[in-house]
Amino acid sequence: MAVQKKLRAILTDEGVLIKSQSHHMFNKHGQLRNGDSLSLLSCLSCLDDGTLSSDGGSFDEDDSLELLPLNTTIPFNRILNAKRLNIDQRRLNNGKFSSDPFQAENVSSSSENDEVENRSLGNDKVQPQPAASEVHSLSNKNKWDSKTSSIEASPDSLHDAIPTLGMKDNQHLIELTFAVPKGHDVVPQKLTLLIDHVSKKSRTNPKSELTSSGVVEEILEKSYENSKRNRSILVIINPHGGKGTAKTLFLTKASPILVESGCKIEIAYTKYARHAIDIAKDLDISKYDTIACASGDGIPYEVIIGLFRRPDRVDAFNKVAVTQLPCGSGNAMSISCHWTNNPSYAALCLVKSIETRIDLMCCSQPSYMNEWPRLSFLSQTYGVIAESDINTEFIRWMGPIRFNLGVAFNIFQGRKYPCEVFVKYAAKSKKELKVHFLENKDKNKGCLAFESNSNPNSSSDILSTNNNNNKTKNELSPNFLTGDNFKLKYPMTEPVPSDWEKMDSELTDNLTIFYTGKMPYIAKDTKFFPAALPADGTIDLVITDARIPVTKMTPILLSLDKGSHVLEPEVIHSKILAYKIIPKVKSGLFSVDGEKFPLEPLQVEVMPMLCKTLLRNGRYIDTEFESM
Ligand SMILES: Nc1ncnc2c1ncn2[C@@H]1O[C@H](COP(=O)(O)OP(=O)(O)OP(=O)(O)O)[C@@H](O)[C@H]1O
Repeated sequence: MAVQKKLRAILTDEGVLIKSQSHHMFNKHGQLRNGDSLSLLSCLSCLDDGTLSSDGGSFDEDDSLELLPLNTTIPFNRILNAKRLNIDQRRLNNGKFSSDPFQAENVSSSSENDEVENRSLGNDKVQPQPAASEVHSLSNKNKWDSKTSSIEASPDSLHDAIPTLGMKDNQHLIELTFAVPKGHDVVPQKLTLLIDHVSKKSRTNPKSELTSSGVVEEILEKSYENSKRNRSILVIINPHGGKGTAKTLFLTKASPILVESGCKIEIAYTKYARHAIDIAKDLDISKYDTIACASGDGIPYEVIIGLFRRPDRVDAFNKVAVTQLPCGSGNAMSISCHWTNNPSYAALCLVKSIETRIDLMCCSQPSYMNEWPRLSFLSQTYGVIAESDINTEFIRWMGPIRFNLGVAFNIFQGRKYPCEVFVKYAAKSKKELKVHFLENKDKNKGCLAFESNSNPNSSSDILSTNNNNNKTKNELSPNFLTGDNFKLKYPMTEPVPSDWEKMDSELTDNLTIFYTGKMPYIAKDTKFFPAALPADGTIDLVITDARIPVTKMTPILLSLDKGSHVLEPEVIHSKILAYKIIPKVKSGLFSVDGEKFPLEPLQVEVMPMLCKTLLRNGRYIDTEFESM
């Protein structure tokens, strides 16, 4: 089959612009027609990105891939990798070809990075998967080479290619890998392009030429602006997570995106409950910059606890980012941080994300505080929701709806959970809270900027030094942790400080919901903390009591998906720094990040910017709280 003549492209500020005349090349499912090479490209510029819609509902998708307009751009935020394809120019110009004139060469990531590694932990090895519908511009005789993640062109295709290509000095044959939507997911796709390079440099100085490696580097720099390339990831899979589908979800949906992006991956499977604590506690942290939990929210909770129990916890929290690939039943971390509940889109967000420090919360209760206080990244709750979260486990088969049913059942039964609550406020009234939110929402305090990291190991957190006492730039950053960051301000062993307020006992004796949290979503359709911010140094508090009539409680519960429940006058909504809650009931529990905690006094304080995680655009998902 003849090579397509029109696969030429140029770099623009937005991405790689295909200067092709071809259209109608793909069928509705994104598969090539007649070996044509451009797929879905026009959709990329207006790409639906798997982000939850603002109401937290289903994913958008655009399956209408026909009628591609001309001059489409592959945006940099979709580009996973670029490699130059070596052609011996002289031989090309002389019209002679070797039998193997093409060699894929990855400038950004060594070929060993293209393989998923399996060095320890007795884990599975994952081979890079060819993209679902691979595309190559030269010929359908070309073969996928899983070792180099490249496409090998057959000599025949070169005969076809060369007269067409007729490469000039400023033209470069580049294999581009980028993410395209397919059904509900996003999958890697490859395309070989002849790029006419007009770099910014050569625009001002037409004589300055870039090599092919330079072109690849320019593409990769723009594709990974503010993000770290070639992450070294430990993926922890809870094989029981998400009704037993976590492993399959990871391998089929997330892994291809990570592998094609040049990430180095090792996999550990949890073999028993709480195994992830031990894995994080005993990990060789020098080997990884990221721990990705292919699970629900239970595994990131355990990983954070495990890191905290290490003697070198300061180094561990400085080095490793903890993130989630949503493969469990409760994926609040991914929805809040990657803005999606879909593992393939979350993987794309992971590779494109901005490393950010987020606040954690430290929980103390008498039965464990002398041993290890517990860190919590998501929430603590007491009352109706705690009971519904934990005590509906026996109806797990119902899925997330079991939780809503449990809440409604307990509320309409008029159940109360008397307690005493002491609070250190940061913004007590709803008006003060709004001011706090508006002042802090754009500060991006915890964002850790990356310098251009052409060398995979040269990210600012590892190497970039300046002359100030030979400290790394990161060490000089206010975001660098020291032992002081782990010290409690308010140990539970001391009396409640005098500047904490005791909440009105009329309210707390009638309490139904006590809920504190740090992330906006606590479940897929539950935007419980719409004003939560990653690193504002506060915890969001929401309280309701049984004096609210059922007629008012119903609309409150029904607005949890939109997050507007916090606006209801009957609902208490504050920003706080710390609290102590003393339950007065005889039986019951706390739920911390979805885990069962004992019914004992609980004291919690915010631990500012303790945990490195990965946030899309350095922010939590937009909750639209501002315009509520
Ligand atoms: N091999 C295992 N056997 C038993 N329990 C396990 C195993 N691996 C992990 N677990 C436990 O499973 C729990 C839930 O993990 P995870 O959050 O990943 O799943 P999930 O599908 O979201 O479920 P849940 O809704 O219960 O949170 C954790 O408490 C963890 O300790």
